[in-house]
Amino acid sequence: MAMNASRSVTIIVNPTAGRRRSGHATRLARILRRAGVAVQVVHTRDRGHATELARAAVEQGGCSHVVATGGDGTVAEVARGLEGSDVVLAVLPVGTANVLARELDLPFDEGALARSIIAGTSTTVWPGVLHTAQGASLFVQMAGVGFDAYVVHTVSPRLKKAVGRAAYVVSVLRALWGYRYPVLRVEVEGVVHEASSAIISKGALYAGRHVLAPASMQEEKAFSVVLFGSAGPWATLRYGLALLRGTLPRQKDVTVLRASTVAIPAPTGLPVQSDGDAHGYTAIRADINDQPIRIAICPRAG
Ligand SMILES: Nc1ncnc2c1ncn2[C@@H]1O[C@H](COP(=O)(O)OP(=O)(O)OP(=O)(O)O)[C@@H](O)[C@H]1O
Repeated sequence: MAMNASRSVTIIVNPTAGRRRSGHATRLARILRRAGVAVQVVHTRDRGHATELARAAVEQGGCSHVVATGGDGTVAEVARGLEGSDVVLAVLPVGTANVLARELDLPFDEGALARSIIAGTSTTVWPGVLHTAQGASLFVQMAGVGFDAYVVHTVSPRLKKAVGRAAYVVSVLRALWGYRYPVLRVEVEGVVHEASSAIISKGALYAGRHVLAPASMQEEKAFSVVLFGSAGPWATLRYGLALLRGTLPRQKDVTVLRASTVAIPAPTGLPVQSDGDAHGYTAIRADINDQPIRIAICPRAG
């Protein structure tokens, strides 16, 4: 038991994330406690609460890890609460898409996650900061404006709970002919581009395991900015098929730029998504946070 006296873990559970709700956090807590780790399990009450709970765990002191039990939205909320501390963020991926967990090849089962917490192995990533009229907040995987943000804003939470990722298919089909595809003004490192949609991505993956950008920027102080040049339902369907086939970054009218500052000042009032959750409206600016976060990863074999 003395071996793990230095580990004290707070497990934050978003009970509304994904569909495989119950049991995961309890199992993780049981494994850790058996290994002599002090564990506290807390549940979120509403949107944003995970940030408060993570901040409280940091302020209490002595906490080595905070576990985000949920999807990418929960991970981002916990990351916001850990900002400025050296507490390691661990992810128990029970959300719908869990893109960050796939991107960083994080453990999906409780036993492997417990081993990584006990071993204390972590990687350093540089999150983005999204500035909107509501203020600044961290994102760990991506932020977007255009078609995908409209889909995120219009997806039915009820359907998402009932059928998981299939809810997005319904929302996409509705949005294809419902969205108006305005031309965005996207300023990448101060240079103006036009696009129908823009995704500012820390990672290479999108909506699960689909390839959005040629490389992950998680460990770099940079984003991949993916600009979609064509507008309308047929172009969007083509982008969707290319995403499924893994050929999206190679489409002639898709541009991927490397940048550390991006602004979308116009048009204003368009929906914005941050880590797969609705996050206000344009105008926006995104840059890299001035501090990294540490994320628990599996110990190397051997
Ligand atoms: N107790 C709660 N009640 C309602 N909403 C909550 C609660 N706790 C957190 N949330 C919100 O739930 C939303 C969805 O969470 P999350 O993104 O983790 O799951 P997901 O959407 O199923 O997974 P993914 O993002 O990987 O697709 C987040 O916006 C978060 O703010």
